[in-house]
Amino acid sequence: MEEKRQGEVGIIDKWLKKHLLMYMAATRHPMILSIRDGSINISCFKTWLGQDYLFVRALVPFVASVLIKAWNDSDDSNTDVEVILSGLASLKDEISWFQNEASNWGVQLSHIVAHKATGDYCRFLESLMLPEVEFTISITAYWAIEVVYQDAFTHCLEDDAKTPPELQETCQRWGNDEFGQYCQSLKKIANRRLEKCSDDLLVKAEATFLRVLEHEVQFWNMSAMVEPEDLASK
Ligand SMILES: Cc1ncc(CN)c(N)n1
Repeated sequence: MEEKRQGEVGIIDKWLKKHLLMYMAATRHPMILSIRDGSINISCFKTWLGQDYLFVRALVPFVASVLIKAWNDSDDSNTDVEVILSGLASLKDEISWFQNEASNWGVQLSHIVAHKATGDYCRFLESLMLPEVEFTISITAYWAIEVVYQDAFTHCLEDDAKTPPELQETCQRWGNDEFGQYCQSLKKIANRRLEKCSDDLLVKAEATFLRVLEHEVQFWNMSAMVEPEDLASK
C-alpha cells in the first residue's frame, strides 16, 4: 500500500466530510447548544452527570482492551501503547472529577440506574472489547468517542458562548487544548491503521464510526429529557 503523501486528506477527514450531518448531530446537539447559550435545564445536566459517570466507568475496560490490542497487534506498538496508556491513566482523574462534581450538585452516584441509552452504549463498548475485534476498529471507535466530547465542549468555550459560569469547568474538562492534542494523537494512529487496512475492514471501521455517533446522539437525547419527578417539583 502506498504511503500517504504530505497534505493529502486522510480517511477520517473524508468520513467527517461525508457524514457531516451525523457528526454535527452528535457535536452540536440541542443539549450542547443549550449549554452554550445558557438555557440549559440544570436537571438535564444532573441526569447527564450521573449517566456519564456510569459510561466513563465502562470506558475503563474498553480503553484497556484497546491498549492490549495495540500491544499485540500494532505496527508501531511503542508509540501507540504510550498514547493509549495516557488516556487510560487520565480516566482515573475523570472518575474522581465526576465524584466530586456529583457531590457539589447533590447527585447521589450510588443511586444512579443506567438509562436505556447508557446501557446500550455500554453494551456496544463491551462488543468492541471482544478479542476478535481488530485494533483498527477499536482505535477508530476510541478516537470517535473522545472527539465528540472534545468538539462539542470546545464549542461551548468559544468567545461568543454564553455558557453559565458553573458549567465552565465541565466544558474545560473536554474543551481544553491538551485534550484536543490527545484526540489528534488518536486520530493519527487511527488514520495510519485505516490507510493500511483491507477494504473489508475499512467498511467495518466506517460503520463503527457511525455507530459511535448514533450512540452519542442517543446519549444526549436521554440527558436532555426532563425526568417526570423534576417536572412535578416545578
Ligand atoms: C457519552 C460519552 N462520550 C464520550 C465521553 C468522553 N470520554 C464521555 N465522557 N461520555
